[in-house]
Amino acid sequence: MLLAFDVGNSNVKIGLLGEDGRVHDKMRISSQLQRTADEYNVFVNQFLQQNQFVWQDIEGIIISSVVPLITGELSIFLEKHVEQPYAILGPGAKTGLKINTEHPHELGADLVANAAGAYYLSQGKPCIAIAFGTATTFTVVNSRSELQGVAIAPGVETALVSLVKNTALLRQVKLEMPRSSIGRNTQEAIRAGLILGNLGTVEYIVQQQLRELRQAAGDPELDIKLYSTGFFGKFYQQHSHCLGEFEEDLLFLGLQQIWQKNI
Ligand SMILES: Nc1ncnc2c1ncn2[C@@H]1O[C@H](COP(=O)(O)OP(=O)(O)O)[C@@H](O)[C@H]1O
Ligand SMILES: CC(C)(COP(=O)(O)O)[C@@H](O)C(=O)NCCC(=O)O
Repeated sequence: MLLAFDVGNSNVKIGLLGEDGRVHDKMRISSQLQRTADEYNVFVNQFLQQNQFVWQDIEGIIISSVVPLITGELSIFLEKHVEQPYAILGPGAKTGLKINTEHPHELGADLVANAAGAYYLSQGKPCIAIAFGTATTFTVVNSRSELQGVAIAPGVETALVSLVKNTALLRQVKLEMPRSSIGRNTQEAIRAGLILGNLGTVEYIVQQQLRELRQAAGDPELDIKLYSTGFFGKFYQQHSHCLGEFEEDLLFLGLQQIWQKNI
């Protein structure tokens, strides 16, 4: 069993992954910067106990993090309390993909893991991993097995928080599909702008990326697989025909693949 951490800007997802990459169980805690190594120790031990595992059942630990302060505390926790080997996904790790961006060291580990998961599921075909988290990200693997690049947009809730913060009269709304694109009260007006606007943005970016990938490959029919993931992934995938399959555990699947390539 592999213990995997996906440290995002809003949540830390902790997963127990079987040899086949399947997620045995997972937990989600908020990404609070003040959490200490000892607190992570309590959380993880409780999580293992709930699943009737002991540390001897864990062959290793892998971390994808885009929050350096949390990476630091997790490293202290692992150094202090855990004997099993651990790896922090970063530059130099074998991923099965060539990172062909201009500054590979600045690429978020979550994007690399999502791309590795998508590439595994697509069985080596070009693919796009669309992750709906704090940010909405579109990570592209081209037909030369290169992680070619990414588009980063504000996540839907991040956009809402910013909208509310920068206006006097607007308040938080529940994020659900509006009844119409013509909102007839403030809440519905915000939903119309935010949810439909976000859907339009996402579909436009995907269409552009598909077009550019096909143009570069000189093949207008090039088969490109799409995978959606992240907290809002299911919601958007249900309301669009162009977001591919929803894969809740895409990032964990990528981490499993990366772990196997590096042991
Ligand atoms: N339990 C929840 N209820 C409502 N919104 C949530 C919940 N968990 C996450 N979110 C929202 O989803 C987004 C984060 O999604 P997540 O997939 O956890 O991304 P990240 O990897 O960026 O932490 C944030 O905008 C957050 O507010
Ligand atoms: C784009 C991100 C903010 C996404 O974070 P998330 O929504 O998963 O919390 C993160 O991958 C990041 O900080 N990346 C660094 C910049 C880059 O990848 O180019």
